[in-house]
Amino acid sequence: MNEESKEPQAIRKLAPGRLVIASHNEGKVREIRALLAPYGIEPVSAASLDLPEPEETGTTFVANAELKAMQAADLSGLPALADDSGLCVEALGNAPGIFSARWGLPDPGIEGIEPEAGEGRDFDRAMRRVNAKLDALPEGTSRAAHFVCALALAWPDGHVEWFEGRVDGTLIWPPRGDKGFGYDPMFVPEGHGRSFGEMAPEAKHAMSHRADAFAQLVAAVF
Ligand SMILES: O=P(O)(O)OP(=O)(O)OP(=O)(O)OC[C@H]1O[C@@H](n2cnc3c(O)ncnc32)[C@H](O)[C@@H]1O
Ligand SMILES: [Mg+2]
Repeated sequence: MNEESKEPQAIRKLAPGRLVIASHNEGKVREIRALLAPYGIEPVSAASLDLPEPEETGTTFVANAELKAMQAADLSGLPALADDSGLCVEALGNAPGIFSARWGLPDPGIEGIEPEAGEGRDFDRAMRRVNAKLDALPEGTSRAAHFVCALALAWPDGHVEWFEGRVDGTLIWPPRGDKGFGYDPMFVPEGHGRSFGEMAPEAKHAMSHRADAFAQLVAAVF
């Protein structure tokens, strides 16, 4: 969290319809809308403004979130909120990490991941790949994992502030539940019995990496 984030101007600028969610992931956009609703903010999505999906060339979650938010703010002339997130599996050296979306592609172009036939991102495939990597390790290897969410809020004048949240848990197999998105069905947060895929949105929001980052954003900006 940076210091300039408390400028009163920031609060006034975040009016309904004056914030762009710089994401093309419907699951994320749905969650961010729900997290913003209590503050009377009704954002517009990048898709509704026909904004392009930038190439994520950063080497950290924060760098990628910043890059997505800055591009959207620049193109729309509005403040923009981006989310870069992912699943980090401790026994896999924190992979897939910033490449979490790419692990769902037929050919992610990542060493050690076999290309497959097919098209588009598929998180059944991504989850299967994560599980196969874990299964290839010695029996008893830890299935500990965490989700990270970096949020970047960029203003049209080029000022950016960022926040990072995390939730720890364990990976299960087979996946359970059809709620949420991405890797949710295989992630059981610490201290709970249900996977994120089995939880209602309010339950996930009470503990998720996105909610954690969001709480920091709210404390700084609202
Ligand atoms: O970049 P944008 O357009 O926002 O959409 P994206 O899906 O490409 O998003 P990322 O680049 O941040 O990739 C993050 C991936 O990590 C996964 N992920 C992130 N948050 C998640 C969550 O809360 N539950 C399950 N999976 C999540 C999900 O599969 C995402 O595709
Ligand atoms: Mg992305």
